[in-house]
Amino acid sequence: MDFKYDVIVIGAGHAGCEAAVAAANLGSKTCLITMDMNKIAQISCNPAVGGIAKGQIVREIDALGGQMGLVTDQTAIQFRILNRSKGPAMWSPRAQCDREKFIWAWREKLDHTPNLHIWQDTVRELLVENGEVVGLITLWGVTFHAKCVIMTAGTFLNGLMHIGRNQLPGGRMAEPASYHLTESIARHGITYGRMKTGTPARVDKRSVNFDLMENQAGEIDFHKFSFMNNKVRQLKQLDCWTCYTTEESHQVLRSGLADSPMYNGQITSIGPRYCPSVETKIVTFPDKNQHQLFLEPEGETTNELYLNGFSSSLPMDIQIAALKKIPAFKDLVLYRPGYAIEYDYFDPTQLTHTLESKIIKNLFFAGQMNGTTGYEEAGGQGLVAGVNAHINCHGGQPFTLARDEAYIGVLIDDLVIKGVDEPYRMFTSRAEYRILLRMDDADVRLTERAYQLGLATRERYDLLKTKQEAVEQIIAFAQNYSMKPDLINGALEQIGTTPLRQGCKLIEILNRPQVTFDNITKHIPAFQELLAKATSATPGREEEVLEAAEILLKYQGYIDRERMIAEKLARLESIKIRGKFNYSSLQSLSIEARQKLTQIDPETIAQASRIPGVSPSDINVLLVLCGR
Ligand SMILES: Cc1cc2nc3c(=O)[nH]c(=O)nc-3n(C[C@H](O)[C@H](O)[C@H](O)COP(=O)(O)OP(=O)(O)OC[C@H]3O[C@@H](n4cnc5c(N)ncnc54)[C@H](O)[C@@H]3O)c2cc1C
Ligand SMILES: NC(=O)c1ccc[n+]([C@@H]2O[C@H](COP(=O)([O-])OP(=O)(O)OC[C@H]3O[C@@H](n4cnc5c(N)ncnc54)[C@H](O)[C@@H]3O)[C@@H](O)[C@H]2O)c1
Repeated sequence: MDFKYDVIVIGAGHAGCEAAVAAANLGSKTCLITMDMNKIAQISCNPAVGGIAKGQIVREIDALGGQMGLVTDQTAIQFRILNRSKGPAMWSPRAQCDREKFIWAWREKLDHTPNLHIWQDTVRELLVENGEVVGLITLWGVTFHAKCVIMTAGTFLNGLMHIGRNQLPGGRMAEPASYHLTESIARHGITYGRMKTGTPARVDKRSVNFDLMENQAGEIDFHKFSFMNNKVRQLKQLDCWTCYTTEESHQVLRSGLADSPMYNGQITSIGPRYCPSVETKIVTFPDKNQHQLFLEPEGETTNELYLNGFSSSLPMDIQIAALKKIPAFKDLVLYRPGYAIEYDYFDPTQLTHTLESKIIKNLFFAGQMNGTTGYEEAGGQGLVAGVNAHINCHGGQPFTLARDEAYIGVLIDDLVIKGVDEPYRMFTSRAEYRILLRMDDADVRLTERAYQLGLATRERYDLLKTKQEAVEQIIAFAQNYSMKPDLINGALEQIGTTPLRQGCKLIEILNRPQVTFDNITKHIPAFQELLAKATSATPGREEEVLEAAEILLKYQGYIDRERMIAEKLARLESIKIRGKFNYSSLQSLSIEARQKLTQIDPETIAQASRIPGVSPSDINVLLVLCGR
């Protein structure tokens, strides 16, 4: 058998699913090949989507016309906005999802996407001719031909799982690993390494003493992931619970360290710094006598609970004994123990900003294979790879996102310019323009581009336009409406802010930290009327519009300042240097800069300035050579 496609995606994880839908929706004849069609978009660890900075990525995927936000809204069983105590640039949506329903919601989307086929099989080898990928061969001996191939094999490449001294080959618990594929890529000169990740035990709800835990309910308001006008909280909403480890449980964990694959030399690869195993926590922070744990539901109807904060690859008996030393878990029954997994990843500096390999033409890499960790990071990369694979097949300008445009832009730029030496997780602190990259404005930043590209639908575009018009009306009113002291001072005193001495524009009052739309509107009937009129064109999205307008009114100064800095630096982005220099012959550059610039081959001066090891004086040398 011999099949032909424009784009083939290997692996139906979070990267592969977004990649396949994006390429197919743009019009490429696409095939998604995956090992097990019943585990499409399987959430390997916690069925939680979003969280700090990751939530903004999901909003961006959605604004671009991707699917992760819609699937998350459809299957969320608890929703919260994290970082509420900080400014709106830091607010991050997070949802706990029903694991099984998440899979089937994704499967339904894929099944109903025109131009998209699914093939259940395992890819064994890539076919490469004259430095260009032309297809692949599967374990069942099927040959596929394609103009572009997107690799999204996650943690499956030569995957090896660990629990204590026991080791088992596998790509994820109860799923086989993928062999030969790494070698078939490495044969062409692409380098790879090993990374590690892990997951905690799953607890039977019936065995937990909930009266010894703190209850944490979700939020039921208008917030959700998608900008589409879909329903909020479509499933029954469930609580999470928190408790702490105890000194006694730490003693048990310590007694198992000799058999810990993390500490007995069995695992040598590097794990995620920001999601350490519980054994790493007690070793790294020996003075802390407790660590917080979150117990979170895995589904609407199951008794299985996810024990966030207790990731471990210690022997099973140690995991259980340590947990039983925590009062809430004294009668504990588990469904499955925690485990660690090691897998191959490919150095992402071997990719361009479109996620295409610099070495094998028309071959793209996305997701965990590029050294990232997280469903959201994978989904964002998948979408960008899917769009660019389509463009390679049918023409068009490469699709990339800038650092001041999207967290996905920050992520990909960090990967291809700086590379990774440990699993890369997104944080707000990685973005220098985070005030510009808020969860509320991902649609404003990205939907127009996605619509021009053909990825965002007309409906999505119209939703953006009506929202923008409503927001503009509100801002214009606030800028122009005059406030008289005698009409508003009573209300201002009630709110706890200084009364006016003389008249001013409404915007000046709204800029005060104590004043919110919520507490001032009822005192200004004309404003109240205007808000009702402006939002009448956005039924079902009134609160979303008000929130967006309020953020813009309150933070415009900061936003303008950050935009100005971004535009200044954008000038460096416009100085193209790729192909201009033979770096190894430039003696005025440091040796490290010569090596790094040759290896990364940056497109612009700005990219060169972000390469670790390239100093400001190296950049000055390049600027002088460019005549600046
Ligand atoms: C134990 C564990 C714990 C983790 N903890 C978390 C967590 O809590 N939160 C978090 O954000 N991230 C966590 N991660 C990482 C998270 O799972 C990944 O970041 C995310 O799933 C990556 O998405 P992906 O699309 O790159 O790969 P995956 O989701 O791993 O998907 C890979 C897909 O490729 C398929 N595949 C692989 N090889 C082949 C082949 N040769 N032929 C055909 N199909 C193939 C697989 O069947 C699978 O469908 C964890 C991962 C594991 C394994
Ligand atoms: N093993 C891995 O490769 C890996 C890597 C990164 C993250 N993760 C996992 O990915 C998920 C997201 O990662 P994260 O670190 O951003 O965690 P998160 O989104 O779960 O937590 C973000 C912040 O919120 C807190 N938090 C955790 N659970 C919460 C809840 N139910 N309600 C309110 N606040 C909560 C945490 O203490 C943390 O400060 C987590 O489940 C984590 O275990 C795994």
